Amino acid sequence: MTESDLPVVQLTPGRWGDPAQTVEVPEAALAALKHLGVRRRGVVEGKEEPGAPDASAGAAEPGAARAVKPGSAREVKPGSAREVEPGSARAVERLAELLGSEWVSVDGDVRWAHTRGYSTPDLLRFRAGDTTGMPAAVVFPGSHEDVLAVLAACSELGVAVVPYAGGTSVVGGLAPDGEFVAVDLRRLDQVGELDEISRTVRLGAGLRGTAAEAALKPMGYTLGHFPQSYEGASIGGYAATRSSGQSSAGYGRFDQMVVGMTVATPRGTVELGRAPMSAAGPDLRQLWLGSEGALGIITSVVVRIRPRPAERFFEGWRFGSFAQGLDAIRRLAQDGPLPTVLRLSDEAETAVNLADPEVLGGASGVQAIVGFEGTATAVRRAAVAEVLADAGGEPLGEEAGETWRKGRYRAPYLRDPLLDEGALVETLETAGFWSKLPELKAAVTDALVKSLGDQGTPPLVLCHVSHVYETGASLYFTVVCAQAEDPVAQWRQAKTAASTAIGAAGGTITHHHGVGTDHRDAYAAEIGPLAIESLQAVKRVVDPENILSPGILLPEA
Ligand SMILES: Cc1cc2nc3c(=O)[nH]c(=O)nc-3n(C[C@H](O)[C@H](O)[C@H](O)COP(=O)(O)OP(=O)(O)OC[C@H]3O[C@@H](n4cnc5c(N)ncnc54)[C@H](O)[C@@H]3O)c2cc1C
Repeated sequence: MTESDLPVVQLTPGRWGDPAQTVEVPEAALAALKHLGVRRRGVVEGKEEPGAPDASAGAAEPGAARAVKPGSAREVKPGSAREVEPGSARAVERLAELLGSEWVSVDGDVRWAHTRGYSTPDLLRFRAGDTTGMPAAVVFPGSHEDVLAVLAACSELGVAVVPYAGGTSVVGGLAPDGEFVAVDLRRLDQVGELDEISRTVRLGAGLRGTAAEAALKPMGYTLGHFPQSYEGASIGGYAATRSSGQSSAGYGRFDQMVVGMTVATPRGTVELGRAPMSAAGPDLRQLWLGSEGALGIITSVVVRIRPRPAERFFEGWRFGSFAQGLDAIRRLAQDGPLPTVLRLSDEAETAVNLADPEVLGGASGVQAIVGFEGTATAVRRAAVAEVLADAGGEPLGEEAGETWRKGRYRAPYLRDPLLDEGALVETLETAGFWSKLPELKAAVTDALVKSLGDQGTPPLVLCHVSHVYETGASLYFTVVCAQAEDPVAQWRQAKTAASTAIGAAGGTITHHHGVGTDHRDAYAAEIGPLAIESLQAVKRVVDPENILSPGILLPEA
């Protein structure tokens, strides 16, 4: 089974993944959680705490503190907890005239399903019935012209809009400051004509990643873009956040795949990408890629595609330490050859993720995953093996690689059951130059350990590298600890400490999750006031009434 065989599923709001699949926390993990002091909320030594929220209660009134029965999140009905404001009510009327009333919804369930995204704080707020970040209405435009009409009308009425693609943002990218209308792009799901000679195709912004692969498969092509949110995210979201998938070493980041795009703004259309490369001024595609809705709504992109791989081979390698493994993958990134997937776990992640310690031959150390797709994989494999062995690596064989490949989308499914168990689980990512990477990793780990330790919830911090470049790489951290009384505030404190450490150690605030509202201040500090003012100036031109995702990506001018 490959990615293009995965079904297009409707995610359950507030709970990750295909609702048809259930995941249970392994017994060994439950035992390990106890060492971190994790216990189900409201349970003291096997007894329910008096007055504790009933974890099996299911739907509750919005705003009321309650836990949601696993799998029941879909039933939560916040109804009209927040009445639609008069400004938005006028917009709803106008938008219904423009699109037809069936494409404009103020239904409580629909608005609730478009409330925030899938970060851990988002899931916790969802469980608590917190309606902040809930849109006043949701519109479903069916064409680029519809989007232009929506933006023009909202601009005239001064009503904020936020584009919604797959809804998998983990950085607060769907919850702007104040009242807003969500623009759900799911009807923009066209697969345009294939240019087989240039190997490009136009894809609608609302097309899900899984649907894009399913459409390209019979034509013999693939995008090769497989983020861990692949089951939920859409083409427009990939472009708007400069997403990076697990095969980035072979296929590149999503922003490297986009060769053209059509953008709707309140002032009209921007069409970019007349040629693959150009010296005609700055590359404005890069201005809209990563703009997270603040500069317009991308309605379609033209992407580079590749032939579906004839062969696939994944294997594991062992290194004595993370430092040794880092040196090995740097050699591949700098001098080649590069495999399609290149991933290195640190000691902690290797220990936790390997169900079978025998995979490492009973030895300690760290595991790397190396994957090859395409043709003549045996030749590339042999050349990569030579470099890795020379750097001190030992091959672990195909089973370790296949285990990772088959389980690559499973990890996020564990987060909700872990939250049910009373654990706080969240991830964060950064990137830096090779020379700074060890220092960056240590600084972020120390900051998380100190912040959460000081709060009485010592964490386990796991880290891996999964995106490499000639000059540096990304670092991806997973944090697990016991939930404190207010887990949202608990994580906010830890995340602030980690963000400060990233800034001080010379890393970027995000390698692929984007900025949203969560990283807005750190992003402003990272690029400086003049760069922020330059972006705000562009925003004023395309969005004079400041209706596009206010407060997302950019601070208000
Ligand atoms: C479990 C999990 C795993 C993840 N793994 C990865 C990973 O491996 N790699 C990775 O890169 N990311 C990952 N993410 C983050 C997220 O999936 C990506 O940011 C993804 O690109 C978002 O796509 P989406 O379609 O869900 O966008 P949405 O969440 O709908 O939108 C994201 C942002 O872009 C804006 N936006 C959406 N569509 C448009 C448009 N057409 N025009 C302009 N602005 C728009 C939105 O307003 C929002 O600010 C993960 C998230 C989760 C929950």
